[in-house]
Amino acid sequence: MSTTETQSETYVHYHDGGVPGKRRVLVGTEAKDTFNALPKIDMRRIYSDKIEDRKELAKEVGAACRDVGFFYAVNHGVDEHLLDDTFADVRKFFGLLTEVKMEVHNQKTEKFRGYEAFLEGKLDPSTRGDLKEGFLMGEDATDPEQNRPITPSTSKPRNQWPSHPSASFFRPAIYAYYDAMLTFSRRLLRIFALALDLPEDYFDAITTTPMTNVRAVHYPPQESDSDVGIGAHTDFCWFTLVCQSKTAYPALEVLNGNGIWVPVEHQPHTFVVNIADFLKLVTGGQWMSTVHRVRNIGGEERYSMPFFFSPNEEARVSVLEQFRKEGEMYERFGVGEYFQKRLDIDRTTHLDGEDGEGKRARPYV
Ligand SMILES: O=C(O)CCC(=O)C(=O)O
Ligand SMILES: [Fe+2]
Repeated sequence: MSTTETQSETYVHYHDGGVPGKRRVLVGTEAKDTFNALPKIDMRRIYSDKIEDRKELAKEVGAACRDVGFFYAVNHGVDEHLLDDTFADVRKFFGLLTEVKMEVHNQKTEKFRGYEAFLEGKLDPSTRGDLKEGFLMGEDATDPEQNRPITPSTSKPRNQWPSHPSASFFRPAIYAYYDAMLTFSRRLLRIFALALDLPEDYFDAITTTPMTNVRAVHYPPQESDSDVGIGAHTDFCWFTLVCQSKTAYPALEVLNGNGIWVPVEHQPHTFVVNIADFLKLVTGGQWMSTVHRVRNIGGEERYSMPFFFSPNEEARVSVLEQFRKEGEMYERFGVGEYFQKRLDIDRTTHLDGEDGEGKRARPYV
């Protein structure tokens, strides 16, 4: 799966920025200086009222974003009981009857919100599809829980929620998690601003009603080595926070600069934070949007709950001043438009078949 060998070279294949890419596996004297583990960052200082503490945290965060693109956020302050309860409810949701889940099948909405069935996603065309089922929700002014003004551009519902009484627990459970993750993300974004030598509130104005998603995912244990839970990819947003359920064998893997997959062990109640394509873009590539995948080969059911964060849909952004090279022109782009462009790339590249003539597009954040 997703590895090819020529006479003397091995390549790892992935989707980067929505388009296929590959990386040569470098060993021995060819190996570069790269990471072999994810840094662990103690986030307690995010709540400090001393700017020096927050700046010190930002320094560590900035180094991780530059050198790895991934880090563990420990002591993040989000209620651990809430995380446990959400996992329990996510597990319960995926255990519901297929008809109950299929009522909100993601193909019924423009933004592919709702339920994604097994093997419908396919990030690695050499596989039969992603061995996972998922549920995606996100910013939607028509959901009263979000307490947002409805404007003409936001007046159409985006999310879908199951109506069967057996699923009534799910919506409030996901919203409790969504609210907590959104609050934490806003604080984290302020640390990112400091890490980029910007005023702490630099991104506040463009993140008043951010584009966000919670995706709840269930990965059954995979029996075949040629399967994959989610094919190798980079994320398509500003940054992602992942909570993963406990499995003895690590399932999430991150690709280092030598084309070696680095396992991301489960750490109780921590978030795995990763920088995604948009932040790579605005930092002129200084921050890494690192390729990752999931292979659930340890024989246990696995659940994860990524939270994806991007600025307001109507915000316009560009490469930050300090990352610009003299004489180069830098385009400003609309966050929503850029997002849509990525969805469109995915519509043509994440199809059921390598020839791009497949039956089904796979939306991807
Ligand atoms: O399940 C995980 O740990 C990661 C999922 C992921 O990479 C994604 O949904 O983009
Ligand atoms: Fe991802």
